[in-house]
Amino acid sequence: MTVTGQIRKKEFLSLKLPEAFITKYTRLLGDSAPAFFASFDEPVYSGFRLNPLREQPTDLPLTDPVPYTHWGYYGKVSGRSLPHQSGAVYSQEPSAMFVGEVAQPQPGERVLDLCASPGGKSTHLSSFLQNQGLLVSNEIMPKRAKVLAENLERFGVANALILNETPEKIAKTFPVFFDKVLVDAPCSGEGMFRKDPDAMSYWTPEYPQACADRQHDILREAVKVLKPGGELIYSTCTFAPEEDEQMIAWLLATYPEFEVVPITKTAGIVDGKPEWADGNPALAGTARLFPHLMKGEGHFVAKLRCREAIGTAKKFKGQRPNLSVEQRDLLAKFAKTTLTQTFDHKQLLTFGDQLYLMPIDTPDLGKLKVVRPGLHLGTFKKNRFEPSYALALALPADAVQTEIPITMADWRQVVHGDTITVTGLSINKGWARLTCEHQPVAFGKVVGQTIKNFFPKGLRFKAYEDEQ
Ligand SMILES: C[S@@+](CC[C@H](N)C(=O)[O-])C[C@H]1O[C@@H](n2cnc3c(N)ncnc32)[C@H](O)[C@@H]1O
Repeated sequence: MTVTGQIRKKEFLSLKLPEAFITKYTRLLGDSAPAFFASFDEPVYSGFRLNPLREQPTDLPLTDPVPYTHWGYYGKVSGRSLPHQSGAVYSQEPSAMFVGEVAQPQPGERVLDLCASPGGKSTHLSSFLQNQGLLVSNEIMPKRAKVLAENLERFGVANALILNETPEKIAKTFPVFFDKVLVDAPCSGEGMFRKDPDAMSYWTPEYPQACADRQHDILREAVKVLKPGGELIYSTCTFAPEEDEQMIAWLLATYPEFEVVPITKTAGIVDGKPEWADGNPALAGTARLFPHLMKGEGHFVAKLRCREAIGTAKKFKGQRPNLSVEQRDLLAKFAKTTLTQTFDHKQLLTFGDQLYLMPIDTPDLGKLKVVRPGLHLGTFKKNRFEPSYALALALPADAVQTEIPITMADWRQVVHGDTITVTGLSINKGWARLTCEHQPVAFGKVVGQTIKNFFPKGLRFKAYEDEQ
């Protein structure tokens, strides 16, 4: 784990930048161009965010907070460590944390993250929502949508509807519906060249405009889902004006219903550049994160308010619950022996033998491609209910009757998929949540002194002692 979060590179990246890129930004940046290019040879900053719904891990380097964030720190946490596995932290590039901070939804709001995988922004939005309201987290690529679901589950997000849809379908399903919409757009990724030099191999002088064309298409749909007074947050990780200020200039010219909400800037974050678009002074209210001016990679963020709806709202039709009487009984039996709470039947939905807790305000799911219709509670097996890993990570501390604290050595065995033996248990049969250093790990089934391992097969890994 590095305390500063700086990862030193061995190569001089500035020497590898495409010539047309150097020419373009020399022209655009003028006097500050040398400092901008020099920053490509500086170390990359890494960071992580604490999960406010979890107890704070004791052994993390919390010495260097990311100044504009609620929960962000510079530093690197291993993907095979307890804080990562238990969802006590989410690793995220420090500049990317600014996007969620600008969006800052209120608990209870309806929020859409339209381009969401792998879930950095969605987990951040969920921290603000405190599991209240609805987070629709959408990803168009099926494989990436699966990763998104895994990351949201690990973070204990209990109010997300996870979809694998096109922006067009989202707009048709949710007209005039959301309080906040985040479009963290697929972009030319120039701001990530330093972190991921391979991204340079895709870059051509025409690439930003090709990305901008796709961003226009996405935004044409995104504007339709906002309620009057709702906010659109648009972000990229590129320096390209075509995808940044020019995109917002186009949006303002095309949709007079929208206005820029100026973003407050600190810690080296600077105003957007109206002169890189049509000169509209409102564009200074957008934000640019340049690596030569702050501790993070390149980003652009804009916030726009929707004064008037584009299109008309549909009459809201909620998704109907569908639990059978037999399934209700099995769930009630499980809850009585294992939990200190029950679930509202109006929110329960089964997909085959899988049970989910739908967030409040879940609309009729119709023909949508649904990855998770809410929090996965578990699986109905013959005459019993088996709780899920997602439930183990989402339930608050006092919601489970029996918690079994395990040692770090036991934790390494559990995440590896091994059975563990524990003495002095308070129960000798049934479900218990395993915890390690006060963090949730998984459900286990106690049989005498043995705990049968239910850590999901596809997520098992080998953890090493020095990675904690
Ligand atoms: C910048 S990434 C999102 C990162 C994510 N918000 C996070 O913080 O972890 C952009 C995402 O947009 C998706 N995407 C690509 N083409 C798209 C399209 N035409 N419409 C919507 N999303 C698209 C990509 O698959 C990618 O996951």
